[in-house]
Amino acid sequence: MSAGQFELRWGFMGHGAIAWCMAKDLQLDPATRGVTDVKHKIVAVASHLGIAPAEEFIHRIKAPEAKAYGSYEDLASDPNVDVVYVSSPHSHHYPHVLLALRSGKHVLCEKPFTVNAAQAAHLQRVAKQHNLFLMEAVWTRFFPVSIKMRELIANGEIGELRRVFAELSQDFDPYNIDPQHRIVNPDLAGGALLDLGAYPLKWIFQTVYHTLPPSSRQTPTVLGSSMQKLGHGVDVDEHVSMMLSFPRDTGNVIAVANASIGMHACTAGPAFKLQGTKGEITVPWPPFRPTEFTVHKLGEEPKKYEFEIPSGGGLVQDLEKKTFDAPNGGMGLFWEADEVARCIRDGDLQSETIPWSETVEVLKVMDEVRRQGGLRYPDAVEFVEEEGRE
Ligand SMILES: NC(=O)C1=CN([C@@H]2O[C@H](COP(=O)(O)OP(=O)(O)OC[C@H]3O[C@@H](n4cnc5c(N)ncnc54)[C@H](OP(=O)(O)O)[C@@H]3O)[C@@H](O)[C@H]2O)C=CC1
Ligand SMILES: O=C1OC[C@@H](O)[C@H](O)[C@H]1O
Repeated sequence: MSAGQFELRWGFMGHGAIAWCMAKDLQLDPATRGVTDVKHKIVAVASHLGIAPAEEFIHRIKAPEAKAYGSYEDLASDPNVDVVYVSSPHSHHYPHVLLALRSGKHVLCEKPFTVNAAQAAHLQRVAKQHNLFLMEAVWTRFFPVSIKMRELIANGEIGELRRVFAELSQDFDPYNIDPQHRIVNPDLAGGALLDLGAYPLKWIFQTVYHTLPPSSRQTPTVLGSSMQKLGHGVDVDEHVSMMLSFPRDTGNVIAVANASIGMHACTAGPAFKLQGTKGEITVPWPPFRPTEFTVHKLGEEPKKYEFEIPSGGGLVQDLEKKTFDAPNGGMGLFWEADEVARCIRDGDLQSETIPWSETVEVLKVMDEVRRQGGLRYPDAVEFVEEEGRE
């Protein structure tokens, strides 16, 4: 460990598909990505089903020094844990983050941060009251691709922004998958919008909204949307399409976003396309783990920007479990983990790269699209505590 290297001690609430990828990334030597100021250690893992699944996960990630807990409450009271990584199903982010914050832990919580905007705003107030760091795990935003693209857009590389198209669709075989699976289960806040729609929306926000100075960022309008529900009595959305309008000084930018859990849209054409008055930017699939983008200008050769994922193993899809992994290296989740470590080290409550206000803005869009589509989750899932408890 370099002199002065800050070590962040992680506890895991959730040990599923993405927790596995995060665990492997946290265990990579930060020097492999040129990082020497922060490092990570997994010190605890909990299962809400008892201690055995947590022990099994610890064994699988080869972290024998980590402590296994049979309840999230026990993990939250472990004094060795600095930050809790919440990767439970969407429905449970709100109560699990609340538990962690009220136990005095900093939190990184998977996307979508919560089920609705009111839950997110409440968690942010609690974090502020307890002086704790809190961030939605929008890992893509910390990729070199995203950082470079935001810089080019802000410097006017493609002129004034006009239109943007973004999508993420993956076939989860929703009519045959186990109805308890988080992707289709309304009790776990499943469906296309919250799970996959988070990505097109986050891409649109990071390029059209986040490239403006904070004081110039304005709430978009949902011009229209369409939701197609699963047709066998399960009330979650299989496909969702949205059209938004983002006000900018140079005129409104129209954004079109699509997501589906019932079809693949992987290789044909870009997953993201941003059009400006001087050119376009495209990103190929997979938009959640981007390694390149291309700037196209009329009359010029396209210019491709490529960025390797250091120690990154090639992306592999497990067709049965319908998950992705980079079995021989890192996924790229380590960049957001480094950001969490630096913010906590520096006493920041939020990251400028994915600030609280933006998490809420995206959820407000999702709330409106669900209102238009008539998708409300069970009351227990939409629940927000009344103010005044802290
Ligand atoms: N950033 C990314 O690229 C990705 C992010 N995600 C996000 O991560 C989160 C988890 O996804 P994923 O890892 O695929 O999910 P999994 O279903 O694989 O894992 C979910 C975990 O949540 C825990 N859990 C806690 N409470 C419950 C409950 N009531 N019902 C079911 N499980 C529960 C489970 O462990 P236990 O029951 O033992 O406590 C399990 O380990 C979601 O928010 C998803 O959107 C997912 C995939 C990729
Ligand atoms: O966050 C995600 O990104 C990758 C997808 O495969 C996964 O289903 C989703 O939850």
